[in-house]
Parts: sequence; structure tokens; C-alpha cells
Amino acid sequence: MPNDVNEKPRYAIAAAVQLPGVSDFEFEASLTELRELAKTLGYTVTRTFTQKRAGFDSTAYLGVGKRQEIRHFVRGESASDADESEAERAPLNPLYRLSTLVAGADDAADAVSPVPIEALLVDHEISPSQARNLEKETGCEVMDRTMVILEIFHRNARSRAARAQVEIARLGYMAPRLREAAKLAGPQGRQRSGVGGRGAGESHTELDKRKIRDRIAELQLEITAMDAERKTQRARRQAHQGLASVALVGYTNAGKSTLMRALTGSEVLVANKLFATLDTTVRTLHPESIPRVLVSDTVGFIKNLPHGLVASFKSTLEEALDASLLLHVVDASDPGFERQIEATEDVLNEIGAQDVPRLRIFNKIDHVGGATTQAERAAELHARYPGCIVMSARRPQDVAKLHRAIVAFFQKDLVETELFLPWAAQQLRGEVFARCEVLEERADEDGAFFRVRGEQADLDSLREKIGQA
Ligand SMILES: Nc1nc2c(ncn2[C@@H]2O[C@H](COP(=O)(O)OP(=O)(O)OP(=O)(O)O)[C@@H](O)[C@H]2O)c(=O)[nH]1
Ligand SMILES: [Mg+2]
Repeated sequence: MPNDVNEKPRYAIAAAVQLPGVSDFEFEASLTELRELAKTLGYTVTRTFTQKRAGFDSTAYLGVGKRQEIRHFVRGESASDADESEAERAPLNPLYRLSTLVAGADDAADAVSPVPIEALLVDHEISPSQARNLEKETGCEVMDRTMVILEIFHRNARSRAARAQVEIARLGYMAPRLREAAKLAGPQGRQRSGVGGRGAGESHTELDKRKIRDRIAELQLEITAMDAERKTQRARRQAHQGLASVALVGYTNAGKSTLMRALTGSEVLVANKLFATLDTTVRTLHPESIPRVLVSDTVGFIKNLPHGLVASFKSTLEEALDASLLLHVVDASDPGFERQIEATEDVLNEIGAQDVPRLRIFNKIDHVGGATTQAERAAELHARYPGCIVMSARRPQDVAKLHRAIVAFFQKDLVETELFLPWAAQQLRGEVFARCEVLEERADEDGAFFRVRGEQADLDSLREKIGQA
């Protein structure tokens, strides 16, 4: 968003534990994604600390050694500074720091960051106490994957509905963290007094927790009201135009909004950022078809989408449930696209959309690089995912192909028939063309004959009108 460019650079480091059973590829892909998420928040990740462990350290997620290494990198000091030699303390000298950067030697275990580190991003959801201990030991603010995602949603939420949904998810994330803080705070955390609106014996934390519960309830009411509004709008749309609707769903940054623009000629937000879209927008497929098709753009998915967000965005995603066809957009140029397909399908199942027909769209084929050629990748995808579409949203001929596929899906159920329009009913001629695809037209002295293709319901209602005319 607009202020990103002017903001001063902010630096962060990333850390992750590689658990047994997680492949190197999967582990790296997830870390790459965390760095992308960080970039979306305005951070540059200067270094990544990784560690293989059988499980997370219960106290502070990472093992003691790794924690010390990070502290040293961030603060230029280690836990055992007292008995450190002069040579070991040298990294504190700014000139030394600069030289390590220039030499690209910052991967060394004893390196010190040449730039101030504002945050440590952890590639898992960790417990509040793990986060706090890690923070204490490393000397910098810790954000886990969930918090990073929540923060992005928070920044990108524009509409009232999206803001309310994100706030609920954030409050849900915060609530247990308050509880932890209360436990640790001990007796001081539990001031016993009845002043300031607090009930007798109610601690600050309990008060805060109550406030959070109240706020969540209030937001939920607001959302219910907005939902009702949305439902009415949706019902009106459906009554008006029949039920032909498709929803673009898929992993964040796959190109859903770009396709939405290309398919409908509308100006929705496209950005090379994660979770650029948080609201559902609905537009008509362009050029218009018979039947008329509505296209909706939806919020993107991601691996381990925080549960609070899935729940909060359910109403937004309901648009996807209502669709007659889901266009599952996949970034074919992303080496981790299979994992992204899985993550998307998990969320779709979670919201109960498993039975909605789906068309897989492998987008960004123009962006496939490396050892595989675009033709090879396309052939491989067609073989593995029968019926899929492989395309680039940047090529008009590909967009036209997708347009045809969408129209064909909705025309499957159309019936072909003949209509006779007597000269006395010519005022309905416009309606015939609007509701049906006219394949042939001929006329005689009584009126006009049309060979048409259309939906059974539309044809029935047209015949009735003609009969009454
Ligand atoms: N090379 C290439 N880039 C594309 C293509 N389609 C989209 N992009 C780019 O990919 C980035 C993300 O596109 P969006 O359309 O915003 O993606 P999205 O799926 O709506 O993302 P979210 O709203 O974050 O879920 C943008 O920089 C687009 O310009 C394509 O076919 N080829
Ligand atoms: Mg988008």
C-alpha cells in the first residue's frame, strides 16, 4: 500500500525447526514463503536460522545453542559474555560488522548483524510462553507465522466486513496470550480491588479477557447483520440472473485478481503481495454470454491458514460455496505448487465446498523457468491433472480460451429448440436475443422462426410470454 515505499528499511531474521518427516524441499519452500510474508509486512529478512530437532523445545522453540547464536547475531553478545576473550568481542566493532557483510561472511556462526534487527520470525505457531522466552533470550521481538499472517490481513483489510473479521481472529489469537501473561505475572498481576469497573477479585487480565469476549461478541453481531445484507444482495442477484456463477479460489498470489480483471474487464486490485484481496468482488463475465455468468474473486489461501481466520472468513468464502463452478487458480511457476494445491483443497473441504465442480487452472505458465520448458511443464500438467487449463493471464488468447471453457460449462445444460414469434409479438424480439443464443432466424408472412439455445426455464417463460402477447 502507498506508504511502503517511503518507509525506512526494516530488518528481520527468520528461524525454523525442521522436524523429522519434513523434507528439505518442503522446509525450504515454507521458509521462502515466510520471507515473502515478511516482505509483505515491509521487512527484509537478512538471515535465516534453522535447526533439525525431534520436536520443538518446550521452553523456547529452538534449542539453547541456536538461541545463543541468534542472541549473538542480534546483540553482538553471547550468554557467556563474562568469560569471552577480546577476539570474540571484536564483532561489536562497527567496522568489523561492515567487513563481515562485505565479505558475505554473515553465515558464519559467530557473525553479528551489521544492521539492527527488529523482529525474529518463527515459521510455526508457537505457544505464548515459548514466544516470550525466545524474546527474552534473543533480545528481539518474536512473531510466529500465525501472527505474521494476522498482521498482513489486518493491514490489508479495507471494508467494514473484512476489518471486523480480521479483528475477531486477532482477538482470538490474543486471548490465550493474556492468560499466559497473567500466570507469569504472579501476585502482582492479580491486584485485588473493586475500582475502575473491575469486579471484586478480578485481575487486570480477567478484565481484559472479559473485554475481549465482549468485543468479539459485538463484532460477531455486526458481521451477522452484514451477512444478512449480503445474503439479500446475493438472493436478488440470483433471482435476477439465474444461477450461473463461478468463483476464483486458490493460493495467495496465484493470479486470481489478475484473471478476474482479464475475464470481466474490471479494475480489481492486483499486487505482487500476499493476501492483496480480502473481500469478495463480483462482476459479470465479459464479453457477456448466454447464460450470463457472474465471476467472484475471493481471499487467497495459504499453508496453515490460522484457524481463527478460516472461521472469520467463512462468510466471505460462502460466495465460493454458492458458485456453480470453482476456478481453482494455481501458480504453475511456483516450485511448491503441489503443496499449494493441497493447502487450498484443505480449506475448501473445511468450508464444505468439496462437492462444488472444479476446474483447475494452472496460471503463470509464461513465468516457468529453470530446467523445465513451458511446453514440458504444460504437457506434464495435462497428463497429471486431466481436464485442467494451462495458461497465462497475460496472454489474451489464453484468457479467451478460459472464457470459452467457462461458457461451455454453463452451456452444457442448455437446450436447443425452435421458437415462433408472430408479428404481433415483435416487442419480445429483444428478449429472445437477450435470453437465448440465436443460432438461426427465418421469417414468413406469419412471423419469425428462431432456432435458439437457452436454459429450459428461460425458454419456458419466453414461450409463455409469447402465448400471452
Ligand atoms: N508472469 C505472470 N505473472 C502473473 C500472471 N498472473 C498474475 N501475475 C502476477 O502475479 C501477482 C499476483 O497476482 P494477483 O492477481 O494479485 O494474485 P491473487 O491470486 O489475486 O493474490 P491474493 O489477492 O493475494 O490472494 C501480480 O504481480 C500479477 O501481476 C501470469 O499469468 N504471468
Ligand atoms: Mg487478489
